[in-house]
Amino acid sequence: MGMVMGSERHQFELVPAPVQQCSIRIDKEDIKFSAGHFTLFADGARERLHGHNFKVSAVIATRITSHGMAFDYNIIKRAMRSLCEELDEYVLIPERAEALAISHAGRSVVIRYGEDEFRLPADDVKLLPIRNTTVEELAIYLLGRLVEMEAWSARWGVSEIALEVSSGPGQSAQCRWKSIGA
Ligand SMILES: Nc1nc2c(c(=O)[nH]1)N=C([C@H](O)[C@H](O)COP(=O)(O)OP(=O)(O)OP(=O)(O)O)CN2
Repeated sequence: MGMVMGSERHQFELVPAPVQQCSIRIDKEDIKFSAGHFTLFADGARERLHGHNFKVSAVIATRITSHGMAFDYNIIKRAMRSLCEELDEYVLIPERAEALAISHAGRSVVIRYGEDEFRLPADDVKLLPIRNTTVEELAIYLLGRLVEMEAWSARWGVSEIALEVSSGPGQSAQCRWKSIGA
């Protein structure tokens, strides 16, 4: 029975259309990774090497099935946690940063930026296909990896995924993937 509205003579029932579209939001404190990085600025300045607890969250636009449920969101939680685990406790180096010269020497990675040189154990470094270790580039990278992991639109009618990376409370970047098919 929908909500009855209107005057005595013109009563009508506001029957909610069957809701088909909904968004699943995953924003959990433990979906995060601790990593070292430095940001390269357009004026040539570079931050000192430091670290953050980067937090990752996502909003997935999808459809509700006749079963009264979208896809099992544990699937996306597992995928997000797995991606965070890959980056946890590494120094994240942007392989596509034109201003960085990256080479390998024995068991070390050597990163040169102008006169500066970092020589780090290779086991402590994660070279990422990004242009700068910023929340923006990390969000784009992680979203791309997440989309590769599942055939979201084909399997569950997911129409959009917005993924957000935060480097601390109140500062983050969000990027979006839209499915062509769904
Ligand atoms: N557009 C962006 N700008 C900046 C980024 C970024 O990723 N995208 N990152 C940085 C630095 O990495 C900097 O470390 C950001 O962290 P910071 O502001 O120091 O973080 P705090 O949590 O310490 O914030 P406070 O405001 O200092 O408390 C800079 N710019």
